[in-house]
Amino acid sequence: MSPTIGVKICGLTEPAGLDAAIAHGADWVGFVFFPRSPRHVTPAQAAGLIARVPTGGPRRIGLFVTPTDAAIEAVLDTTTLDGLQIYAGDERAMAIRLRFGLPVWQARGVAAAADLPAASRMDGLVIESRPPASADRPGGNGRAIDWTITRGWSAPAPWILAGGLTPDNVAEAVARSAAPAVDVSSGVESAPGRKDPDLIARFIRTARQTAAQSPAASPYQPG
Ligand SMILES: O=C(O)c1ccccc1NCC(=O)[C@H](O)[C@H](O)COP(=O)(O)O
Repeated sequence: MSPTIGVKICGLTEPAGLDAAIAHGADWVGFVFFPRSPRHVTPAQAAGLIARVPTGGPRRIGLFVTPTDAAIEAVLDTTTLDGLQIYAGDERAMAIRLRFGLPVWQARGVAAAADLPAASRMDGLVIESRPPASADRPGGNGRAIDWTITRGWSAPAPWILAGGLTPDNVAEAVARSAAPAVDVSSGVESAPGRKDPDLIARFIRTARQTAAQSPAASPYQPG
């Protein structure tokens, strides 16, 4: 049986998009706790959405940018997450891992093969384009990396390809990058922050039809 491609739908803000991700078998659904994002949700809003995720459904990932412990606590006091996607350096990401006991995916912005990490203590890595210094947020920008740079990379942790993916390019991205899993936000939206259920369905269907090009380990599934 050919290995499947893991799929994360990130930046969910409304029931329709979340329900489509669930119905079409996304492995992970992401919720953005970053006020400058058009996909920002409050802990209470996230709790209302996460209540729709059935047992055995996609893993629930909370996304934080250089967060304080209090910011993460405010979310975990309100709802349940299966993992944390963290935009922060190694030491802070590891401290969060130890403090909260949840799997941590560290986001890593890369511009060239030399930027790909050779070692990592994280549970997973989100590999995406390094934003320009002027960017008002580190992710969710629709910016793709050169997908060839990850082919042949000996990843030190389970990893997921993110950035600029769409239903129309995800097959090519997987074929060229040998990514075992993919992550999308703006590429399945009709407007910033408005997920399109049909685009979500097509993205997942297309990704699933694309057998992984490398004997990659099964995509990371938070415990
Ligand atoms: O989605 C956001 O608005 C966002 C804001 C701040 C930090 C990270 C953010 N998204 C993180 C993700 O995991 C996105 O899915 C990833 O960056 C890919 O985004 P896109 O290029 O829009 O598919």
